[in-house]
Amino acid sequence: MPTNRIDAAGAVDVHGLDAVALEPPEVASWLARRTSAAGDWDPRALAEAKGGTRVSVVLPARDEERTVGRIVTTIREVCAERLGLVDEIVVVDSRSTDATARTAAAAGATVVHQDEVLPELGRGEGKGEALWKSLYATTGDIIVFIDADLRDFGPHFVTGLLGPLLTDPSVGYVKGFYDRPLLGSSGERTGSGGRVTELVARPLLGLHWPLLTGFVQPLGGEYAGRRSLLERVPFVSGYGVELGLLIDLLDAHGLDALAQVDLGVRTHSHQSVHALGAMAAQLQLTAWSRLERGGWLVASAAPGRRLIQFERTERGHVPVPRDIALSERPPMIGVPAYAALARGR
Ligand SMILES: O=c1ccn([C@@H]2O[C@H](COP(=O)(O)OP(=O)(O)O)[C@@H](O)[C@H]2O)c(=O)[nH]1
Ligand SMILES: O=C(O)[C@@H](COP(=O)(O)O)O[C@H]1O[C@H](CO)[C@@H](O)[C@H](O)[C@H]1O
Repeated sequence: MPTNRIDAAGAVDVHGLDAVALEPPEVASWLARRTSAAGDWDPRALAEAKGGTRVSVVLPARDEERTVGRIVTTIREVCAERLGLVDEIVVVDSRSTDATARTAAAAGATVVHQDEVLPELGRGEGKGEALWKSLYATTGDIIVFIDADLRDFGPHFVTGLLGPLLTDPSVGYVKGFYDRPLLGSSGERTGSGGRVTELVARPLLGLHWPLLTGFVQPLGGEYAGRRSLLERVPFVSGYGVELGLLIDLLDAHGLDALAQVDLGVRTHSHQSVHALGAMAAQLQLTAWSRLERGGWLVASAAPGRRLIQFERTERGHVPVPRDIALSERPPMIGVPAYAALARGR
């Protein structure tokens, strides 16, 4: 892990991050120890360090035909074929209605359909379901998760995330972080993205999980972890998965098992504010479930399952209900079919 500058005042300047303002104190020291940048990790040195460790890259994809092919091609040609850092690329087709599956396969990915993986366990919902099922559909000791809607993906996303995991056995989970410009309809930069991060996730972490406040992008969709950790935590359905994983991995392994890597800039397809409203509700339900599970919250009633939003029609504003109920999949290690598969590995 590269060292970071600490000036005379004790301020830790980690890639421009001033950690002195962070509380509690262990967050500042964590940030100094566990923050790096993609450029700190030499891909050829990583290939040496990789040895017999298998690496899978997973892309959860729902209707991403426009971007999934280029991302898969870049990972295959550079990270797998040229650098020898990636052993398999799996796209989880998450009920796409477009040519996502065909495009991903043509680019060289193995494509699995979300509802065809462990079908006997029923149909779960959303991104969290796609990621949980990817544990069954992959063979890597390390799994790298990359969103399939990225507009400016580069191989450094994968090499940067692998850096800490291939060189430090005490690191179990690595989150990417980046600048997140908001793109307008013609791809122009119109402001700051990460809207749910700034309006919901960061406040929740500041209020209830201050140890996680050093993560620059707690909801970022690019991250990597050791299978041995990921198979032993639950996966929240829908968009609660990133927040749930961060909280549960902190609880299970402590802050020092987690790390973050600066990947530069990330631009992606944006959802509507209404869709992000549902995402925000799912994050709040995820936080509620962890607060209740941890004994911080004693609920006298269960939270609601519906979000009412409004749309203007010729008849005026009409209420539009949206189901925001969350579920979660249990740790994959407890699934008999998975355990049998793991024995066979
Ligand atoms: O039910 C879903 C919803 C999303 N995704 C994928 O998860 C990633 C992140 O989702 P999205 O872009 O909708 O989230 P945002 O980045 O807008 O928060 C993308 O690759 C989506 O295609 C998925 O596989 N299944
Ligand atoms: O960070 C965020 O606020 C949201 C929305 O981002 P934008 O406001 O559309 O840039 O995007 C992230 O959150 C999702 C829920 O955790 C993740 O699944 C996405 O991968 C991530 O892009």
